[in-house]
Amino acid sequence: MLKVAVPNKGSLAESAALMLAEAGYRQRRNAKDLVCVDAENDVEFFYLRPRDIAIYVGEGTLDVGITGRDLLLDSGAQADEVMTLGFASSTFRFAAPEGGPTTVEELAGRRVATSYRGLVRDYLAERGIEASVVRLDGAVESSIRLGVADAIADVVETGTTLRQAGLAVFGEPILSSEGVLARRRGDTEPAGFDVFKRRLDSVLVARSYVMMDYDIRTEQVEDAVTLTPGIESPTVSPLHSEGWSAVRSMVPRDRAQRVMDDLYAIGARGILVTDILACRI
Ligand SMILES: Nc1ncnc2c1ncn2[C@@H]1O[C@H](COP(=O)(O)OP(=O)(O)OP(=O)(O)O)[C@@H](O)[C@H]1O
Ligand SMILES: O=P(O)(O)OC[C@H]1O[C@H](OP(=O)(O)OP(=O)(O)O)[C@H](O)[C@@H]1O
Ligand SMILES: [Mg+2]
Repeated sequence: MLKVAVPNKGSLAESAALMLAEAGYRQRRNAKDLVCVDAENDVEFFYLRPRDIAIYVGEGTLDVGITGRDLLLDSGAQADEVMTLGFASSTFRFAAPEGGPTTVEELAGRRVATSYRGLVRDYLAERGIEASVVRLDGAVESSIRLGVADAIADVVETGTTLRQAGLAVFGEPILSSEGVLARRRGDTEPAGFDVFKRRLDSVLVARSYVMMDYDIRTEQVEDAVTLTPGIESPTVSPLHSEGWSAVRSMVPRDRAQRVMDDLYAIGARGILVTDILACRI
């Protein structure tokens, strides 16, 4: 049975569970459950703290895990990212109050509070900057006001938390992060991994594409399919009315409205868009 680590709480948990459910896997019914066996699909899910997931995967006690890139790199575990999952996107950045450091170099000799000690140490060491890193569990934004640090390094999504704490980012982003699937470094692929990964890949495709159907005069089909090339090739079939064809093609969801306008402009009619519930590409 493939053993999969899933975040049990925090920003990754809900999106991870939703993605697994969309991929057809059984998920726990109760938020207190620690394990969920999906015997039909030969997969066992272990609900763990997001920060611990890379450790289990790196040690090889679990086959794969869903975690954040920032957590994975911070852990130093022997595990690698094998695919991005399209949720929990954020950046990891330095921030300070007015009058505080405004460049990474100015961190020399100062205190930097963070929940990601490994990431910050590596980043500073690579640049030869000697600063003391204060490891906190969370609410890192309060650490400066409370006198234990001069700057912070933390996850930034909208920037609201920083603003509310009177802090501003400085320097380049240390990292761009998002939810990822992680696997043990150098290991041979565990049995069932290819099917599991393909199912998650398929969820991403089903979410990011729509199915588009339209009718168009046959002499316009070539122009139309350049607007809707699909992933492999569009399906073109004759309509009952002579001189007309029906075209069916997958279109990126975020371009669908624009493509419909362009198709309409070249004479396409009966343009219909439907969601893709599931797929294998
Ligand atoms: N506001 C946010 N927006 C997007 N991703 C976030 C946000 N906060 C944390 N993350 C991401 O979630 C992962 C951290 O998971 P974790 O559950 O430890 O943190 P959390 O969501 O802050 O939960 P907690 O309530 O325990 O602080 C990291 O990959 C991080 O980049
Ligand atoms: O840029 P924003 O949209 O404001 O999001 C970023 C904030 O979200 C997370 O905090 P969380 O609520 O998880 O609290 P924590 O600091 O205790 O982890 C993260 O640690 C930042 O503080
Ligand atoms: Mg947090």
